[in-house]
Amino acid sequence: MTLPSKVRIVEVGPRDGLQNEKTPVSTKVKVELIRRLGATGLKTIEVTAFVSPKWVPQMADHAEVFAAIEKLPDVTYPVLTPNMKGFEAALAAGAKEVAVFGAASESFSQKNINCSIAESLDRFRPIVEAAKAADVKVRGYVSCVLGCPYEGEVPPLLVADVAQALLEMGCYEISLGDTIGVGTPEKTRAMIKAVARRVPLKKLAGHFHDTYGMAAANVYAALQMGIGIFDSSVAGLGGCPYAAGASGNVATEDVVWLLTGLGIDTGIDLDELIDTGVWISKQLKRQPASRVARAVLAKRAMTANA
Ligand SMILES: CC(C)(COP(=O)([O-])OP(=O)([O-])OC[C@H]1O[C@@H](n2cnc3c(N)ncnc32)[C@H](O)[C@@H]1OP(=O)([O-])[O-])[C@@H](O)C(=O)NCCC(=O)NCCSC(=O)C[C@@](C)(O)CC(=O)[O-]
Repeated sequence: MTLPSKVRIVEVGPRDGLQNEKTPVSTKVKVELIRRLGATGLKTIEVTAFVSPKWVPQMADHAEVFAAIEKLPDVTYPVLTPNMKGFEAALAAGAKEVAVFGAASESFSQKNINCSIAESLDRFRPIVEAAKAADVKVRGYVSCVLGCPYEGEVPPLLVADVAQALLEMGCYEISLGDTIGVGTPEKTRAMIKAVARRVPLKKLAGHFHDTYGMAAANVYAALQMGIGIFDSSVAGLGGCPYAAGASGNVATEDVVWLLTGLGIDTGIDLDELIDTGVWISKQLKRQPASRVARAVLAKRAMTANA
């Protein structure tokens, strides 16, 4: 078993983490969250989604957020774009990287972006072409890679079909989303094995939600398969508005702890990250979902009281 020597973390807290919050989060808080995340050493921070405000009200301030964030020179700030309208708005805002998002389940595709899988791919192609012309990188997401909230089991071959289509149209990286967090390590391995026959492993990212507490185990299984890019969310924020019951992403703190334990340097300051998770959780009036954050906070409190 050879684990990748380098791992890139894609922080999705400001987008995936916040998109499902019922109470509006102010633009100011979003911008401050992104600034704090940048200070932890994270190099990729997905900051917002240029989606319809009727569909996802929490992301309605996408242009304001993108304009207001401090852009560190060595950090990439991708945004989601479901269609040309979103892409054009992202381009006008100055985005250098966008992400298109499809699914391996027809029902989820309909609920999430109001079209079939085939229609979504047809929608994404002109975005990728326009992005190429504008020197903008495009990432591709596939949702429901380990299960669908409406259809249940999703065959790995379907995941491979969509991932391959995204790669062939020009996405530089494909993120495999366990949208509802139902995956287990063996299922994760089987799915990655099927996809890796069509898409090079180095172009694949793992995106695991922690609904059933398996996200860190699935990250480890994916690492063992040779995947070296993982999406995660500070404090384990998140959930998809079109996947009832789906909880947050694997917490970035937990991924950093796992990788550090494996001797893989992430360049991320865990203490700063934990403080950022505590800060945003306070804004949302809750505790960080990260087990690592809770343990470190308890230890800090013990040391302070000793
Ligand atoms: C794709 C659409 C727009 C289709 O939605 P639609 O209703 O079919 O779109 P439409 O073209 O018919 O337009 C309807 C209205 O929306 C407007 N509109 C149209 N497009 C845009 C846009 N880009 N930005 C702003 N406004 C837009 C458009 O102008 C129009 O406004 P009206 O004339 O009624 O006033 C809609 O379904 C949508 O926005 N869906 C986004 C859903 C979403 O953001 N889901 C969460 C992200 S995916 C996810 O979380 C999974 C992931 C990536 O994390 C991985 C994983 O975990 O699996």
